[in-house]
Amino acid sequence: MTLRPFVVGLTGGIGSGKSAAADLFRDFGAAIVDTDLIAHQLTAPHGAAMPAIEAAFGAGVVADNGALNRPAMRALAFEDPDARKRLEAILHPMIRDESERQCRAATAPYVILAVPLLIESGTYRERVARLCVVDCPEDVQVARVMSRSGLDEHQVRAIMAAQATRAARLAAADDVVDNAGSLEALRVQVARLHADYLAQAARAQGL
Ligand SMILES: CC(C)(COP(=O)(O)OP(=O)(O)OC[C@H]1O[C@@H](n2cnc3c(N)ncnc32)[C@H](O)[C@@H]1O)[C@@H](O)C(=O)NCCC(=O)NCCS
Ligand SMILES: Nc1ncnc2c1ncn2[C@@H]1O[C@H](COP(=O)(O)OP(=O)(O)OP(=O)(O)O)[C@@H](O)[C@H]1O
Repeated sequence: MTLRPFVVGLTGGIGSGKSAAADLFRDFGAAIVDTDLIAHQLTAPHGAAMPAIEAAFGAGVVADNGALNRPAMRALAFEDPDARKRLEAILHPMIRDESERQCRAATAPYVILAVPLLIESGTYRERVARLCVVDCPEDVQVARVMSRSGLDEHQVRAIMAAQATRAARLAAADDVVDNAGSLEALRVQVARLHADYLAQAARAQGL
């Protein structure tokens, strides 16, 4: 019998610090399955999702190298909910399958499954044993994303409007990481959770 890996879902709004937290969990020894990364691979030059995306949205969303034209698709997806739903209908089943495959293949003591839309897309909740939410005030999210990506405040808030509210995420959380402070404060919290998850994974697997 193969043991199912112990999977912890990691979510948070845009710019909350999911990637920063996931990097720390990785440093401590967890396996990371990152659905943002999978989405980028599916839409890389000639990625597996590109034929369906081009058929649905036309050549205007395809860059010269065959990758997704991300600024063009972003403008469509976050100004038009119907376009976003059509994009998600193409990508989400592929992301789900690939993330499931990676979770099963992981050999670390436990897996961190990082999913920006974990609360929003129902099926992930039942795949994770525990739900960890990275949280910070919305103004901090906006400031961090603006300085990371060059998006303006309107663009960042349009993306946030397509996501669950902060209150909904906190209500669904088993564990909350407060990332309003420094990266060192984040590291201390992740270290504590890592010890908890190791113990829970060992218990779940009867070790
Ligand atoms: C619209 C796209 C092309 C914009 O690309 P861009 O390079 O600007 O953003 P990137 O993919 O790096 O995502 C950055 C963040 O935006 C947020 N975000 C992305 N997609 C969505 C969505 N469908 N709904 C709400 N928020 C989203 C997440 O917080 C994510 O971490 C891209 O986000 C995309 O393909 N989205 C659909 C796939 C998806 O739902 N991905 C989320 C991971 S499951
Ligand atoms: N505690 C912190 N202090 C200062 N900067 C931070 C902190 N946490 C994260 N950042 C920075 O804020 C930005 C957003 O963080 P990160 O990319 O980890 O968020 P995310 O939740 O993964 O975002 P996205 O939803 O866009 O993928 C990054 O530039 C990151 O380096």
